[in-house]
Amino acid sequence: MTVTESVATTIRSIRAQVAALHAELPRNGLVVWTAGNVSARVPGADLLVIKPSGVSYDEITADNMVVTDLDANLVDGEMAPSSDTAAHAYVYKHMPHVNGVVHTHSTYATAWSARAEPIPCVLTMIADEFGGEIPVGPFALIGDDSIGQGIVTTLSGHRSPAVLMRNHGVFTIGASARAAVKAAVMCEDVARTVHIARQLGTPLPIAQNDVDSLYARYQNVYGQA
Ligand SMILES: O=C(CO)[C@@H](O)[C@@H](O)COP(=O)(O)O
Repeated sequence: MTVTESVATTIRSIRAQVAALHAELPRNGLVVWTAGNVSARVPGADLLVIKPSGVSYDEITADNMVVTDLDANLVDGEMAPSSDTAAHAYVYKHMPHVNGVVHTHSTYATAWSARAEPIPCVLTMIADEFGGEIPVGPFALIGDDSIGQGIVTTLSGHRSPAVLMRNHGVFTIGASARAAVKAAVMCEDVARTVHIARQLGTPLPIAQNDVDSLYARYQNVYGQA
């Protein structure tokens, strides 16, 4: 596939961004070994940039990032793309507002996925970032677009940028790859806190109108909005 010089320039920038974001996964305790990946959509092109499969995070560079089309076909790169490329590609193809996808097996959130139990909205931080419970998606084998179908089915029309894919782990989406990484970090944090709360007693739900208020504030006012 030939791309315009403008798209080629964009790809170079996204390669660097996605490579740098992979360092956030071990830094935030979200992965062991190579068990996680980050991708970004290439705006203006039906392409994505994703990590090469099985490469250690300290060996990931902008140059070894892999570019594929939205059918997960290799377009540019010396190495095989992530095992989850088809899942990421399916999300980009079917959720046009999504520009970043992350996958981890972070411990506490993955423990919730093993039980196929949604993380209830019992913390203001869950209301802020997820707008309600963090849902569970269906079990799906790895390698084709089955996981992607489960992500899209579960998250379409849902506030949450995170889904706990049953018996597997976390997938998050975002308006940018950085936003998807943030969702993965916050998903693991709240999964751990609610797990601990459950060990000490019964967490109390937050009233829906309060969830709505917290979500609206955080999504529209928080920080330097
Ligand atoms: O869950 C799995 C494999 O079962 C993958 O998501 C994980 O190992 C990461 O694979 P990649 O190194 O991105 O190919």
